[in-house]
Amino acid sequence: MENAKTESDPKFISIEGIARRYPAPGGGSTTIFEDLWLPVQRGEFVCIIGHSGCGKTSVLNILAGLEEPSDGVVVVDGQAISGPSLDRAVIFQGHALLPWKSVIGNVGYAVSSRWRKAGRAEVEERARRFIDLVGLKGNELKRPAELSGGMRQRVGIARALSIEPKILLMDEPFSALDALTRGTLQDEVRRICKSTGQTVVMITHDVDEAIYLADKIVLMTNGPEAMIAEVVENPLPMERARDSIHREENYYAVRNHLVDFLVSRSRTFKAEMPAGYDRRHPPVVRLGRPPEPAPAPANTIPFPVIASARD
Ligand SMILES: Nc1ncnc2c1ncn2[C@@H]1O[C@H](COP(=O)(O)OP(=O)(O)OP(=O)(O)O)[C@@H](O)[C@H]1O
Repeated sequence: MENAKTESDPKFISIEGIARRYPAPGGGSTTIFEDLWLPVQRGEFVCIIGHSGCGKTSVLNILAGLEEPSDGVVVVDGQAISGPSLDRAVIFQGHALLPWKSVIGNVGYAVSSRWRKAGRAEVEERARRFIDLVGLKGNELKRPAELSGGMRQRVGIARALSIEPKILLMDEPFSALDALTRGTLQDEVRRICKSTGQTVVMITHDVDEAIYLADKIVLMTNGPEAMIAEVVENPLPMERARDSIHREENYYAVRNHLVDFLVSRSRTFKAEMPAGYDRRHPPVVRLGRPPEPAPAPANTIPFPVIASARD
């Protein structure tokens, strides 16, 4: 029941020139976004940030195979996406659980859809393993109506992870939760994804959530005709803890960079496009100290280094 995971693959997911257009009310069409290009490495945790309406959910739905792009293609592990697949699990904001099934029934249903020949005991053992993993041990027989919102979201996470998807897709999965539950679930998702080498694409509006979870943060300009402005490499160490993350070197540099983008550059980016900007290779921003630092005052703020995605 295990999928073999192989070593580094810089284009495990390859978004190649996708566009999304809808018919406009008075005729013609509205372009939500156009010509998006993005590679995602195997095992990478990528967050997409942008203002409401720039097309983040549409991008995720295209990755899930739930929507077709108006143009372009997405290739996953060498194969173009042509529809939904159990290789790509989606966790939505709502929980989308089967209300008549118990926790173990919901997770087990996904497991048996994935491994149709698996016996009942094997399915149950696997379902229990993932229920434990998300901290729901003891709640196996409860139905969704008997669970809190946070617990339901845990079931959704257990269900998605139990099928060992090649990609985990998450659309603001924690936004409806209270701050305490959100923090705990972020910790668990990060721990599980990092320990299993899960490739993740997640949408969030929350800058702090992105900094805590992501390896890379994709910044989208405002729609219509949204584009990928840049890809920010998270400069924080892989080992990071939510309660001390603000003390990490570069934490404020990356946070300020993201907030500055959302507050102003997401609007002005197109008018002030950097020279040499290439949609096929959106700029990669590496926040860090200069390579040859002169002895700097103790409070020097790290500055962004912009590199090409081809580096
Ligand atoms: N079926 C549709 N027909 C017409 N327009 C649509 C359709 N679906 C989405 N849109 C439009 O496409 C745009 C992008 O929607 P999408 O949900 O992908 O954005 P988003 O960035 O995820 O927004 P939010 O952050 O608010 O969820 C919106 O302006 C929306 O109105």
